[in-house]
Amino acid sequence: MKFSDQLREAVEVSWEASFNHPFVQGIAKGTLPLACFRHYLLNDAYYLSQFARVQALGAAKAEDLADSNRMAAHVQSTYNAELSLHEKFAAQLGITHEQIIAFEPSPTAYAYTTHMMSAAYSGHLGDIIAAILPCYWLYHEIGERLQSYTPDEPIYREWISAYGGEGFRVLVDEQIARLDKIADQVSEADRARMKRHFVISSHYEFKFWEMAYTHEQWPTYS
Ligand SMILES: Cc1ncc(C[n+]2csc(CCO)c2C)c(N)n1
Repeated sequence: MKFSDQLREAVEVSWEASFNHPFVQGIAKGTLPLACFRHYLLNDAYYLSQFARVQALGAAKAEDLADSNRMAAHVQSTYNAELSLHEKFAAQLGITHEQIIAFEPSPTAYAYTTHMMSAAYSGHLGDIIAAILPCYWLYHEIGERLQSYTPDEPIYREWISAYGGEGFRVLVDEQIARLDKIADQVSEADRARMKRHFVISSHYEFKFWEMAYTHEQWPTYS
């Protein structure tokens, strides 16, 4: 069985819970309050800025120059595709660039990005891809499963079509193939650590919906 298939099997329950989360279902049906999506977007802008840096560490750590080149290209696609989508949504929701810059990430967004950064700084390219792959793969599966929904809210319709499309599928498949190639070349201990990164990122993906849905904040002690 391919390493990526083993990983996919390990997160079946967690990914199904993400799919059924009221945030995701609320996007599909158009019933998600925009205030929840706003909290998601502000945290996601922070998340993506860290995600791009993790991808860049992948480019720096790749042993093969072709992988280095592709990881650098993925940094650009995060900047061009993900962040430009965000800018458009932010404008529609009246969020300014200054608000995005000044925003302090909620505990889950901070913890998730810190997990990816830790895997990236301490590991090799295989650790990095294992930690970032759930973002690509889970979002694509969710996008595909939501394709038949046409919520009244245009922002949610655009969110669905961004992740369900064929163009995105190519990027997901490319990272899966890269992970499988590296998994064949490393030790059993490395593979176990990579699997742990993947599983933990999948838990954080679930917690990210929960964070947005509940407007998670740091404690104020008052
Ligand atoms: C919490 C969170 N997880 C995943 C994504 C989706 N995503 C982020 S970067 C990337 C790959 C490069 O385009 C993808 C698919 C998101 N936006 N927010």
